[in-house]
Amino acid sequence: MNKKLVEVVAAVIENENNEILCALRSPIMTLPNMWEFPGGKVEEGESLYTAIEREIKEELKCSIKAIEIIGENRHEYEKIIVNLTAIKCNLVEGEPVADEHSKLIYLNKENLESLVWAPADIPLVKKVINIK
Ligand SMILES: Nc1nc2c([nH]c(=O)n2[C@H]2C[C@H](O)[C@@H](COP(=O)(O)OP(=O)(O)OP(=O)(O)O)O2)c(=O)[nH]1
Repeated sequence: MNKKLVEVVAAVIENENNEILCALRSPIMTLPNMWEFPGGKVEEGESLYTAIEREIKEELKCSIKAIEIIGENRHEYEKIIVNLTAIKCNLVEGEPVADEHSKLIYLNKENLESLVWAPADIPLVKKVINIK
C-alpha cells in the first residue's frame, strides 16, 4: 500500500537572545519524546502560512506571524511520509506555553544538534544553524 503523504508546517521562532524555540513531543504523541519545531498538519484549502499561524495559536496559546519559508524536507516514516516545511515566524502576542508538549525551551543555535530531533527535522535544524 502507498503511504499517505502528510503536509506539515513547523515554526522557527527566535527570541531576542537569538535562541530558537524547541518543543518536546509528549509520551502520548506520535514520535514520543522527540524534539520538534512546533506546528502540525496543514488542513485542506489552507496556505502554509495560515496553517502555521493557526497551529501555534492552538498548541502554544500565542499569536505569531509567518515571515518566510526556511526550507522543506520529506521524510518517510514507518506508516506515513511527512513533507515538513519550516517557516520563520515572529511572536506577535503572548508567550508560548506547553499545553500538548512536555516541554518548551529556547536554545542557542550552537546547541540545537544536542537534542534528539524527529527524523524529518534534522536537515532543517542544520539549515537553521547555518542561517546568519
Ligand atoms: N508539528 C511537527 N510535527 C512534526 C515535526 N517533524 C515531524 O516529523 N513531525 C510529524 C509528527 C506527526 O506525524 C506529523 C504531524 O504533526 P502533528 O503535530 O500535527 O501531529 P498530530 O498530533 O496532529 O498527529 P497525530 O499524532 O494526531 O496523527 O508530523 C515537526 O517539526 N513539527
